[in-house]
Amino acid sequence: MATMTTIIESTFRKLELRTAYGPVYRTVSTAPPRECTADEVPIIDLQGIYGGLDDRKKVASQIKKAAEETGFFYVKNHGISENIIDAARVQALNFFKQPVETKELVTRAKSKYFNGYSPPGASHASPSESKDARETLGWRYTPEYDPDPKDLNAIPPEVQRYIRGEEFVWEGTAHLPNFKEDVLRYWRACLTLSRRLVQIFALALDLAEDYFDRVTTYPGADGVFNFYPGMTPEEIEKAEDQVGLGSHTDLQCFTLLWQDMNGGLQVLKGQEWLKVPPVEKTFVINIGDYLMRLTNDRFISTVHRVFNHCPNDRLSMPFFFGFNFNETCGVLPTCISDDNPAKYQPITCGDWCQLRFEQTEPQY
Ligand SMILES: O=C(O)CCC(=O)C(=O)O
Ligand SMILES: [Fe+2]
Repeated sequence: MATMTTIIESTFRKLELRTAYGPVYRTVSTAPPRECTADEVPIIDLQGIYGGLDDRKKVASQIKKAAEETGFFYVKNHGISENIIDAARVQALNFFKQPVETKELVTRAKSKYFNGYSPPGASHASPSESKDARETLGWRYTPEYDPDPKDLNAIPPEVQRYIRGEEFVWEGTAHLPNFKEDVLRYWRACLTLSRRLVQIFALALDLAEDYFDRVTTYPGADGVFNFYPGMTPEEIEKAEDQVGLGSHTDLQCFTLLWQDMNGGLQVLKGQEWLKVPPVEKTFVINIGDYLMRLTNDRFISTVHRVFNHCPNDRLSMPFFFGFNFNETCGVLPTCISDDNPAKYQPITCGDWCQLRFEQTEPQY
């Protein structure tokens, strides 16, 4: 009698990723993503960062482990109130549901520094995947709105040269009641949390807790709303490899990501895609390329992407945190040794981001 053998073959494909210094390639599985485990993407309780030094160190050691292993983790008890998040969420939806001409009032074409609105299909995160189906609104750091108040007449000229926020974003949305207030309240809360977290990251890297304070006075602090339109059953049928946002790594030190309850975020672990599903009352945090570089690759900036092949619209609200764009930073002293010399030259976070933005962002 003939025996039947089932051969389960994994197939792989080549993925092109953009980096500041040009494309890199990864071989990845084409198998459907599997669920992540609680070890791979742990939920870290941030309550301890508001406690004593021992508590802060405990959180730091959990963050260190997650940053070295997957580069992605959830945080709960993060201190950002549900009201603040929900008001921003509602305003984001108010913005995206406007007619396209109204959204174009803040078109990215008006921007010198990649602020504003870009429509579905305008960005193309990975050249080896489809264009991105998401539409997006972004705004960047402005000292005037910093929760840590600034004397606007005393901003050092070298800092001023690297300020990337632009007022047209708020002018062109002024017709939406409380839009600016609600959005900036969320952005400020994210910035305040990030400044606390960067101290915990310093502990995690065996540095003094205030080590990064000096380079986060006028930090990279990019707020973004991503809207992934839902699809009809016919569209889903034909969607194939249509990405919501193609495979990429984030640019700066770390990202706080709020995602709605739809799901769709995938993270690359080795050659395998993992689903990182929404968990109520959490943010996802992931490491960005600049911090990976500064840690001599100890902390990992992990490739991720989004699919939204479903009838529901999906919304996410990432906040990208980095160092003052004018500060030149090299590999951290605790991440080098005689056996492990610095692999990278110093660069400013601002120049680093600019190199990547020029390749990724839509050119009008
Ligand atoms: O929408 C998401 O869940 C992820 C967004 C993201 O990765 C990004 O904007 O860089
Ligand atoms: Fe991202």
